[in-house]
Amino acid sequence: MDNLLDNMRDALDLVEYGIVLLDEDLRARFINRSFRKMWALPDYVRGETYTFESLIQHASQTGAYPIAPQHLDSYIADRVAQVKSGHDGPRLLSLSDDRVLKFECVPLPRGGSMLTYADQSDLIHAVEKLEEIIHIDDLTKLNNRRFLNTCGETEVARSKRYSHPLSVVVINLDQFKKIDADYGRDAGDKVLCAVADCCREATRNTDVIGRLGGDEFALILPATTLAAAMVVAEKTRRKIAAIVVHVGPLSVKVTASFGVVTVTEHKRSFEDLLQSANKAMQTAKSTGRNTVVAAPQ
Ligand SMILES: Nc1nc2c(ncn2[C@@H]2O[C@H](COP(=O)(O)OP(=O)(O)OP(=O)(O)O)[C@@H](O)[C@H]2O)c(=O)[nH]1
Repeated sequence: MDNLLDNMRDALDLVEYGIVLLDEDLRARFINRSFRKMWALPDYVRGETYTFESLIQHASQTGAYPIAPQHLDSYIADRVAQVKSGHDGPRLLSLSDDRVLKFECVPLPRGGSMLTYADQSDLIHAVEKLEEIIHIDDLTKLNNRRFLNTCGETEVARSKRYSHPLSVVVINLDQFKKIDADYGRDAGDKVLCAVADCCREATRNTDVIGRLGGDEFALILPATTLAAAMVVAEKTRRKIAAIVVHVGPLSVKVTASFGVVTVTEHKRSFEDLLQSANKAMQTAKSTGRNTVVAAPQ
């Protein structure tokens, strides 16, 4: 029997995912090799020395688990309560070094529980990369048109539901074709990246900014009235007009034309908003460029 138990322990040590067996008092009775490696525990540790609580403390002390010290106690209390209740998870634990572990606690029939920690980093990072490819513009690293469309429709629905204002700004660079032609496409790309930075700087975290394509950008501004959106657009216009991109001894400057629109009873979809903002932007082009025009309400 002892031999069998030892064999089982050795077998669990060979398993790729981390395993901890806890008794009813959440004391570790067994900790396998993968867990010790995952959480930088000394290799001689087999269990007994640790409680579930002290394992989390260890992870926090080594910096593996990114919990702010002031939140540690309440975090531990939460996790201990979950594990005590029997089932917990599956939940994803994001570690400081970018690893992502899938954690699960299952109760054991004779009392106590088993915790498993499966390293899902490759899978999660592959999904993140895929999301980036699908949603992020390669050049400027802003959201792309596909993401803007999805997010725009969600924001329109939210604004209708909660009767919150929502505004959209369309930005089109002025005579950008000439910049490409006069200074080369690389210079044009640098200008596009600088414009993206202006959009980032002029907006809040809750705003959604993106590149619609070519030399066209959009800002989705939740909880923002037309008047407030005009202020954001004007701020962005000034920032863009102040861009200077150096190409060898030459300095490249750029301006942009803006169309601003807000949700009304007649503009009920993100597509409607974009169309209306585009019309206003065209008016800005035809009245001299480098200016902000509001769409009629
Ligand atoms: N460098 C660079 N240029 C791009 C990119 N995508 C589109 N363009 C160029 O952007 C230019 C856009 O020009 P147009 O849409 O004709 O407009 P414009 O010259 O800005 O003129 P107005 O809009 O009337 O002021 C085209 O020459 C495209 O080739 C890109 O990713 N990088």
